[in-house]
Amino acid sequence: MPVTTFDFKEKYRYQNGFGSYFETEAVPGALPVGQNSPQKPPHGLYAEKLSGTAFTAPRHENQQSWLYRILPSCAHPNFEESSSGPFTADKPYSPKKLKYVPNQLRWDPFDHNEQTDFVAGLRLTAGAGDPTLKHGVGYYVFSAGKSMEANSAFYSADGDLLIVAQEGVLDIRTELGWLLVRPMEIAVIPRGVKYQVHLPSGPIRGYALELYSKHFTLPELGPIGSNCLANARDFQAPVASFSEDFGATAAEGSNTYTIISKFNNSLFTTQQAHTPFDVVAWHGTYYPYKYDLGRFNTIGSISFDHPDPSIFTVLTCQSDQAGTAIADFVIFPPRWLVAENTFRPPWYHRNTMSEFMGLIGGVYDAKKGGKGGFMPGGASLHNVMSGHGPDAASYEGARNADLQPQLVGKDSCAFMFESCLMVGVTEWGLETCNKVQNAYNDHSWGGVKVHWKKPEGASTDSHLLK
Ligand SMILES: O=C(O)Cc1cc(O)ccc1O
Ligand SMILES: [Fe+2]
Repeated sequence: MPVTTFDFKEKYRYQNGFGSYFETEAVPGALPVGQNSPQKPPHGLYAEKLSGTAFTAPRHENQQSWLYRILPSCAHPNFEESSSGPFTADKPYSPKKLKYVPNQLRWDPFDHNEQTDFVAGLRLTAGAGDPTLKHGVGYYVFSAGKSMEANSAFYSADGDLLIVAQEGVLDIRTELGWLLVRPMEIAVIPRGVKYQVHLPSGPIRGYALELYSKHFTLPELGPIGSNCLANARDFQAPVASFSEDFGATAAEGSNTYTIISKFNNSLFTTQQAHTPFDVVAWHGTYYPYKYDLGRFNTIGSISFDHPDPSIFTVLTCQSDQAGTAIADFVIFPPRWLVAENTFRPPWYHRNTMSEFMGLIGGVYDAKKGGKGGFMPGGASLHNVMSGHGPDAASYEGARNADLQPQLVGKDSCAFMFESCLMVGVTEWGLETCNKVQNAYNDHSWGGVKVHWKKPEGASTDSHLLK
């Protein structure tokens, strides 16, 4: 039987909202009415539940979806552990190779690797915690030059993957529908959802955060009120789209679809005769989504002083400690600075949280760009309590600036993964990638000047011990 693809991939049509209850059907009548699991679901489909939280999680946190598909996901032979792949223990980017160092780190732009697809091109750079305990984060850079095989699908049992596109376009086919993700857009693929990454316009490069704990939420807005920062209506979930290939080949005894599972940071594969992209309809609260960072409604000071960067939080995953994030995704988009009598760039600081930053494009206002600086496609890490702040030149510039209203970050966007956890860096991140800027600290802060002037007549005795 020829394989038919029902090309309902209305790629540019989405359902809008964050944390909303959505429903979508690619064929009219595919969703059962008034119940989830009829004796015979419409059109001969199977009902399958996909849980993103415990069944009994509180209502406001509960995430579950019902999928109506041609064949259930369980119909496949055993998984076999793969001896290759980006997570294998002998690889320098294995999570088993994390080292914890207090040095400030900065990386030159990471290399493109045109030989790999998205999964093979994932490089764990830093991380914390443990997916078996469902606690922690993995920070990746990725690059790829090939689409994933049309008959393959990947899922991670370890966590939700937040993808930050930096170069090139990711056309992501998920079980629940398609998401087109361009630079300045992000996507979140929840734990367990199968997907395939296509490259419609050539090579891609970007960053990703795998969240082993819970799920992302929108930050509380407190006194800001009911709008601003990332507005719920700007998040986009896919509409149902499916292929029909369910076993013509099975009858001949051959399994043609490869399912790749990331499970405790190892890859496992199995083969099955039917496409995993056979979900004709779905409804629920557990689904992938995308967001255009250009829609972020940035808030800042209109009087004086530089507020905490929490005002730039797009998504957060809160720990059990009030106001403390396991992971915040924070962006620094173009914005107007108008604060008076103020040192406008970020202050010097030491943070109990760890800060991993990347640059999607342009120049970040606290760091020089260009060769040897903080560049698009590069990254930096300021771990727990590692001092950092503007480089000496940026400091002098801002200290002496004429404080007119100023648009900073035009055509630019940096981002930060901020975590209450101390993060380790993989052997690949520290050595093999060969991108660590050895003189980062010295170049940035070696030249900070002494501006101290002892006031004339000030006492020099008891407070100034030699
Ligand atoms: O370190 C950084 O560049 C990120 C950052 C930005 C800011 O505006 C305030 C604090 C902070 O950590
Ligand atoms: Fe910082």
